[in-house]
Amino acid sequence: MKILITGGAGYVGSACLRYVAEQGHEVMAYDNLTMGHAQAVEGHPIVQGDIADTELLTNTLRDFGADAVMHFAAATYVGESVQNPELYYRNNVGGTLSLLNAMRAADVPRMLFSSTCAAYGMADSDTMSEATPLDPFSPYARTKLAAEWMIRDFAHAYDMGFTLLRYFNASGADANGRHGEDHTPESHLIPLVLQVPLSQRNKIMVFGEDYPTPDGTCIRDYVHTHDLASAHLLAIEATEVGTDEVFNIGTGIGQSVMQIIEACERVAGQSIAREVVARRPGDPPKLVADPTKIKTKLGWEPQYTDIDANIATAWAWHKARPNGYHG
Ligand SMILES: NC(=O)c1ccc[n+]([C@@H]2O[C@H](COP(=O)([O-])OP(=O)(O)OC[C@H]3O[C@@H](n4cnc5c(N)ncnc54)[C@H](O)[C@@H]3O)[C@@H](O)[C@H]2O)c1
Ligand SMILES: O=c1ccn([C@@H]2O[C@H](COP(=O)(O)OP(=O)(O)O[C@H]3O[C@H](CO)[C@H](O)[C@H](O)[C@H]3O)[C@@H](O)[C@H]2O)c(=O)[nH]1
Repeated sequence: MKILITGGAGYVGSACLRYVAEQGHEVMAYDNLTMGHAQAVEGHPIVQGDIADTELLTNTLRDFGADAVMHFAAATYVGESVQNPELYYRNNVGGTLSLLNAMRAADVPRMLFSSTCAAYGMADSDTMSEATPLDPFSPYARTKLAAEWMIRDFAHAYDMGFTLLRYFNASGADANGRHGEDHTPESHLIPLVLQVPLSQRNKIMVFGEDYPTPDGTCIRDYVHTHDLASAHLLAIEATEVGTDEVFNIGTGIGQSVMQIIEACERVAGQSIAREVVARRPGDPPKLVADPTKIKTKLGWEPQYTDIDANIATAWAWHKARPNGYHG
């Protein structure tokens, strides 16, 4: 299958691009490189372009002869989306509309969409299934949900098919050190904690310890990019014209901020200074997946269920490349 991967030079996109290529599919990245890195997909074709450029997207889809699209390109910072919703609606909703129009023009009917568990907002149960009520907390999450609705309406009206993948927290790095997380600025917990033993920061700020959780800090479900990639492969191969599916992707295991810091201490072999500060706006107390549906319908099983093994791949990546893709 020929798959065009928007945002394919990004953290999750590059891991998925490499994985599906290794499994025999023909891939092409399409990325404006605002956050991504061409080095992340070295050896694979990449078109540098913006998903807002419908004409370039249409021509790229046609020239490549794409059978399907994996759509990762988006702005992804919750805090930034509160300050600048215009950017998030333009990029995430407007960009997805542009992509859908390009797919129609080029007769490419199948899509995977990178959505987020944040579409669920606050959970009143211990874990979140696809039936959990949708109540997005931030403009970022609302743009992802708006894009989901747009994709669904296009598919039903114009004979397309799609699978929505609502990820929990992407984490980890390639076990062979070929790709990993390299965001500027970095906002995610694990790479920020690992900057302390790398002497790139003197402590980690803990955003609140007065949440209704056992140790008072937020709980998240950290799913390795390798496991996200295997889920994408299963999903794209199951997506046909007429498919209308949604899956949560997470391990089903929650880790609090303090537990992540303690795991990083075990992996790095040294203590890590922390300071508890005020809560970060938009943070739900707990986001943990119920992955039953993707396990039963697609036969998916995560390889990284041990948080220390997951963090060990990130630690190896950041130690080997303290400046990410720039050496
Ligand atoms: N990282 C997570 O924990 C997580 C969780 C849930 C959902 N997601 C979703 O997964 C996707 C990838 O996330 P990520 O963490 O890899 O982020 P990332 O920033 O590393 O990757 C996004 C990529 O898209 C590109 N891009 C952004 N806007 C673009 C545009 N207008 N045109 C072309 N390219 C553009 C960026 O250059 C980057 O390479 C996003 O859609 C995000 O919302 C991520
Ligand atoms: O320096 C930090 C950074 C993070 N945190 C805490 O660590 C947890 C995880 O924070 P991340 O920013 O790593 O991850 P989020 O759950 O906030 O973000 C995830 O979900 C978001 C939507 O909610 C986006 O999808 C984003 O891409 C994805 O990583 C949160 O409780 C956050 O408050 C800290 O305490 N200190």
